[in-house]
Amino acid sequence: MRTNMPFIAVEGPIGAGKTTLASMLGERLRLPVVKEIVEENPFIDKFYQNMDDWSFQLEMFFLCNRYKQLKETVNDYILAGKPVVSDYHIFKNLIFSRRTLSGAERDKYEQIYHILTDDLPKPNIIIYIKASLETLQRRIAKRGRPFEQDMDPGYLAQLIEDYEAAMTSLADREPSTIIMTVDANRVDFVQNKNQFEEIVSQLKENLS
Ligand SMILES: Nc1ncnc2c1ncn2[C@@H]1O[C@H](COP(=O)(O)OP(=O)(O)OP(=O)(O)O)[C@@H](O)[C@H]1O
Ligand SMILES: Nc1nc(=O)c2ncn([C@H]3C[C@H](O)[C@@H](CO)O3)c2[nH]1
Repeated sequence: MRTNMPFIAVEGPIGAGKTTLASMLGERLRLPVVKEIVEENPFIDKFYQNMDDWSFQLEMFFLCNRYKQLKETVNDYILAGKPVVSDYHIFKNLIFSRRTLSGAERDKYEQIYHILTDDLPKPNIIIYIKASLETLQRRIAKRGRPFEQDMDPGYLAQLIEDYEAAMTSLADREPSTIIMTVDANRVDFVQNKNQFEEIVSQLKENLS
């Protein structure tokens, strides 16, 4: 299903600043913000301790929750003619699961992903925050979620590459989706008001 209603998603690897930027944009542009709920996830702690044992449960949990939230977002905002900003795009399920699942489990997961999501509207503007491994590690440490503190740097580095590849492939597959890239190593939308306002102006141009 295609929609012209602005449906903005902020994306990027772990700790890039998605929730921070989505919240700032929501406040600045008076848009509702849809945020992923992380603290109530019963598998995330176990997953970081033992990825082999817990990946399937974790990925399915994320998928089911995001599917429910996407349906609500579409009904409450997109079909009701209201623009909205979300701190994720549901396609992140495929980015993570391609890294954490393999074989038959991955095939099954991807089939379920497509059955659940193919007929739903997706974000038509993506703000992609890219950042170096060092920047992500600094932000993850600053935020201090206990389960993320021993994260394998190799996993995070791989996700940075996976996000780059996924964005390139999405741009090819969906040329009508606008992708705005924010390089978090050069742009500090928290400390630097002018740099934040540049993102706002660019977004407004894309909204008009
Ligand atoms: N531009 C910035 N400068 C400094 N710190 C920042 C900046 N942006 C975000 N942060 C901090 O980095 C941490 C991670 O930010 P945030 O929670 O927004 O990331 P996220 O991408 O939503 O994370 P996740 O992938 O876990 O959902 C937070 O402590 C936040 O305050
Ligand atoms: N494996 C896996 N699959 C996902 O779809 C996914 N989405 C987010 N995360 C991790 C990143 C943060 O630690 C924390 C909060 O974003 O959860 C995920 N992990």
